[in-house]
Amino acid sequence: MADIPLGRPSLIVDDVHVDYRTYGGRRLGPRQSRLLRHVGTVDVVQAVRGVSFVARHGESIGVVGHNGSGKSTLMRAIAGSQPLKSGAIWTDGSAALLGVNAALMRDLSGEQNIRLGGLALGQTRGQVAASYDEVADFAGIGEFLHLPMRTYSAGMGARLRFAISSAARPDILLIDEALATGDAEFRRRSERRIEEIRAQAGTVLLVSHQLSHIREMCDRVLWIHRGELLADGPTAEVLERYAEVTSLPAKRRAGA
Ligand SMILES: Nc1ncnc2c1ncn2[C@@H]1O[C@H](COP(=O)(O)OP(=O)(O)OP(=O)(O)O)[C@@H](O)[C@H]1O
Repeated sequence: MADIPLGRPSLIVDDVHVDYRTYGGRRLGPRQSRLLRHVGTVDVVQAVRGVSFVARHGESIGVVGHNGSGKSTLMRAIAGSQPLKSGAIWTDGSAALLGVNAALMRDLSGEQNIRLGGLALGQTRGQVAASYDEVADFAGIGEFLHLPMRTYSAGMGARLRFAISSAARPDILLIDEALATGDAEFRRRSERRIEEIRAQAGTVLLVSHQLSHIREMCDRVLWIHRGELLADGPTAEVLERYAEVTSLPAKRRAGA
């Protein structure tokens, strides 16, 4: 990991709360169901609860936490695709979210998705055309580029998504587990691309359950637990505490 001097703040997350509302789906007792059968119920999931932190240009930050702790929700909120219940997020420049479910069109070819994806990330037609060959090369999926994305393996889809999102050279690149499906060679190239973005004073946030990726690529780690920011500090320090807790049996872990 290159030693890149940190610049001014690129991202400020201030006391952010995100709720989801889900409707219906609860099994009711016989008396209730007679009354409420067609009414349904509302459940509120408090996915992110009062998270605050500041990221700087040139910083690479890992985000860890158990399944369902709120990491992806926080990334979507930073990318602007998830409404906040309260709090505020400020970004200096553009933020692009590269997730396993990034919004590419399954029925369109990889080639068409490169063009659409670039436009969706705010590039002009000229910029999309200029970076087309670079994206195609980086994805490295050969002839498959001309076939619909639904014919791709998970790894091929991940390669194309990474190539599209990182070619747009966003100021803030949010990566949600997208590297997990690539092979070792692709991961090395992705790591180099991430370093390039940081070197151009971009900020990278990397959500991963693969602590080795975080250790290799990040100098700071946020630990999200049940929607709250439990720790924010140097990678080695936070991962040591996180590893201690994750190696405990689930019962003792409950209060972490
Ligand atoms: N669209 C949704 N509607 C309702 N609840 C949701 C929705 N998306 C996520 N949740 C809930 O919000 C909480 C946080 O989910 P989120 O996907 O952000 O966690 P995560 O830390 O990214 O999990 P994982 O590591 O498993 O990917 C969970 O309780 C999840 O069930």
